[in-house]
Amino acid sequence: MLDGECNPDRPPLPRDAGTHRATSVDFPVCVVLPAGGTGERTGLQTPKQFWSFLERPLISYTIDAFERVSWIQDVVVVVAKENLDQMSGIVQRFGHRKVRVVTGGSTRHRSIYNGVQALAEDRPEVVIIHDAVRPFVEEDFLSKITLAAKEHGAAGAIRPLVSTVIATTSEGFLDHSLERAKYRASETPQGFTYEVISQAYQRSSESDLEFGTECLHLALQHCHINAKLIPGPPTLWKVTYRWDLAAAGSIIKEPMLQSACVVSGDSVHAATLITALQKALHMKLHVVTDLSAEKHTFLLKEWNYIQVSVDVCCRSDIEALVTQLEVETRVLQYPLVIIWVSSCCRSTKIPCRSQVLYANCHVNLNTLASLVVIQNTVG
Ligand SMILES: Nc1ccn([C@@H]2O[C@H](COP(=O)(O)OP(=O)(O)OP(=O)(O)O)[C@@H](O)[C@H]2O)c(=O)n1
Ligand SMILES: O=C(CO)[C@H](O)[C@H](O)COP(=O)(O)O
Repeated sequence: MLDGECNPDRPPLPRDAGTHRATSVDFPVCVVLPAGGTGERTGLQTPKQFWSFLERPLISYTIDAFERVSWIQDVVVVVAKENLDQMSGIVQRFGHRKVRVVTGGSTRHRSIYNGVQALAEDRPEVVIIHDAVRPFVEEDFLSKITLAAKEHGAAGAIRPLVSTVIATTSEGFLDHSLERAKYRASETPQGFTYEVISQAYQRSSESDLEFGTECLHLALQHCHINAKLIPGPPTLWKVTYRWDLAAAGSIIKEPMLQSACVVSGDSVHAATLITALQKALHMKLHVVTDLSAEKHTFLLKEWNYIQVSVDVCCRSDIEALVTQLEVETRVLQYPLVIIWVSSCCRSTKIPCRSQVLYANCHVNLNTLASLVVIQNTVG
């Protein structure tokens, strides 16, 4: 038997008694994102993973959550055959760098198995499995799952149950109910050593692959690995019904409504204007004189920019800002709002890829990916 291989006939060795526990991920980690479902429970034609928020599909937000994590190498996205072209288009359009797209199967388990097989050459130390329709997973929690998976062979996120689980008779009466405090809901992310997850799937029966809903169970059943369970945050919840899509949309927009970067230039008049803006806008304003000097701080984290042009009555300020934003790939991935506050500019077309939705209108920060021009505000 190879080192690290799981023996189905032998219980796992007790682990970690007095051993050093790692606190950072310094070994190869890859991800499988099952995205091959039809989203039947939403009642919509479009599978939920392709539902767009601010002109970007949900799956792209989930991919981004993993691409941001420096220690994650590859992300295998598993989609139904009929969505392969659409998914490749998304990868290209949103500049996803770590993604490989593979064909899914008729059940979630079959799709995940295909994803795991696609990693056969890489053989990463740990494979993270995460439903593509849980877009709000964060690095901190991924790192807990990954380290626990390396240490224990398997690990998974759990949440308290919101309803009591009951068993029914075939006639539709109560048979018995479970003691809620003893049970947890199993969610993703889940992590496994490559050996455990690949062997668990190889040993799975057709019935496991057809009817099973739990990868941690396959690791227990076929590799005798008792997964470490880690309580996760409520944001791990899975988009399942139509109203979950609305909730996901508002979570995506929330941080975009909280702050803005004000590019003031050197004009003394700008200060008065910014004080007025500060009172009018219920958001945190970060004021900089020149965005290029602050590139790394603001270009990577802001969605809203306010360009103040007081002394110069031409559009070069706004063109410079748009150019700075466009050189960042991030601009392609996130919708941005640019508000141009100018003392004397005329309504004008700005040559940029950002969608210009409104000109000469009031500030509307709920309307994203827009350029708002406010004229004759000062002077
Ligand atoms: N054959 C399948 C079925 C599901 N999934 C994926 O598994 C995840 C969780 O499954 P679920 O919420 O059940 O998604 P759907 O099967 O699409 O939803 P529904 O059951 O409502 O049809 C989703 O990202 C889904 O795309 C998959 O990769 N392949
Ligand atoms: O979190 C999970 C635990 O493995 C899965 O998301 C869950 O089992 C998927 O369930 P379903 O396909 O029934 O929606």
